[in-house]
Amino acid sequence: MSATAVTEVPVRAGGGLRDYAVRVGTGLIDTVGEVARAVAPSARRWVVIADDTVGALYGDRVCASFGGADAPLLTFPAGEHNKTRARWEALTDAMVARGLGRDSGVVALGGGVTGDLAGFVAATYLRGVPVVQVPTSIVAMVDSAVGGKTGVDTPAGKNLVGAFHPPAAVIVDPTVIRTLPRRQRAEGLAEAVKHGAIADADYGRGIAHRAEALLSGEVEAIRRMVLRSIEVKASVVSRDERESGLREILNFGHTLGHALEAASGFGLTHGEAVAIGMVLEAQLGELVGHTRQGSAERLVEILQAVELPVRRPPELDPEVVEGFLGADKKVRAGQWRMVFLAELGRVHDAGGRWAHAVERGPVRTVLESS
Ligand SMILES: NC(=O)c1ccc[n+]([C@@H]2O[C@H](COP(=O)([O-])OP(=O)(O)OC[C@H]3O[C@@H](n4cnc5c(N)ncnc54)[C@H](O)[C@@H]3O)[C@@H](O)[C@H]2O)c1
Ligand SMILES: O=C(O)C(=O)C[C@@H](O)[C@H](O)[C@H](O)COP(=O)(O)O
Ligand SMILES: [Zn+2]
Repeated sequence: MSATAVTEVPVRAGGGLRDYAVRVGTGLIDTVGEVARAVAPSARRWVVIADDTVGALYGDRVCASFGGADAPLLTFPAGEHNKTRARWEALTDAMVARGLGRDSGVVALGGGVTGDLAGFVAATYLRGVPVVQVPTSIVAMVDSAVGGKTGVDTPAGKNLVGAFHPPAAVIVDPTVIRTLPRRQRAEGLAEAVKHGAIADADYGRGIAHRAEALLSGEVEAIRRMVLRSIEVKASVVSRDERESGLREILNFGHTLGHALEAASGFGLTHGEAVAIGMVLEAQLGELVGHTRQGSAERLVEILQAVELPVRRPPELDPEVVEGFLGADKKVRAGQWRMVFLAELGRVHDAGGRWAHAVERGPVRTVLESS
């Protein structure tokens, strides 16, 4: 398919020195090589990293977009349990074996797992080479491809080893969502609902109104949603790329969400865990007085409309879930901290502080009552 109209969203990175653009348009998957060369001219050799599912679907097209130049496909087995130091080691070893130097670049072609893993490979290979993010899942399009967070999980928790490594460009072709399974479409909508919850209540409610179009992968509905989410995310990361404060709001739902995801052994997808995490954190906010009463119920209505879970699975013991909270990156001096909504569409901000200390008692209460 040939490329149609392209919309560009600018993102500021690293004090404005490495700004980049997110390009959104149908057919852009066939332009990856051309764009990669233009945004990172120092990279003369490229590797395309994908999981085996996405590699089989789109690897040939992306490699071909380099116009016959050597741009091999490196794959790893699909799934969150492969976002590990072991896969990072295998991929960087494969690059060394091919003799790739500092004049090389990485294309991260896939969902959030690939974006995080391949992004971390790029961040660390020979101390850093350019990465172009080509997201193929909704999670990756609305969220993970933008903002430069890369990394891998460890047995102790999510994303515990990583680096900030902003991409040289992000290329979003919404037509690839046609091959994404419905469950993965739904989980991606959780991050879009999060953007509505923290910044734009009408956008959040609109996702519920367009649920069937989004869940069935209608390209124009996906394109519009992806654009609005990227605007929200870009506006936050452009002001606080390294998460010294404001960026913490993008972690709404993730303190408990990441703990649930890890406690489930990744039986819950990231988006499913974040959906439950957002509801629990909204209930907690109501309990401790940061969040307007009824906000959690509004969130439940939206999340259920897009087929997402809203309760802790009973087999996930609250004590086991709490065991992962100590590994959250917002912890300071052993104190759990979370982002709370003031109401749907707005976060609770106490004088420029976005993550707030929370005691163990109320956390246990909401975990047990969900
Ligand atoms: N860095 C960030 O800012 C950030 C933000 C949000 C999420 N994340 C991370 O993203 C990950 C979750 O992302 P995800 O849900 O995309 O996971 P994923 O990459 O595992 O993709 C989910 C599944 O969909 C498949 N898939 C992807 N695109 C496809 C397509 N177009 N057609 C068919 N199948 C396709 C994959 O092979 C995989 O099996 C988590 O590890 C989460 O921590 C990171
Ligand atoms: O971009 C961010 O900042 C986010 O918090 C986005 C989250 O959706 C994403 O899951 C992120 O990977 C979480 O980061 P972490 O710092 O909590 O590991
Ligand atoms: Zn997330």
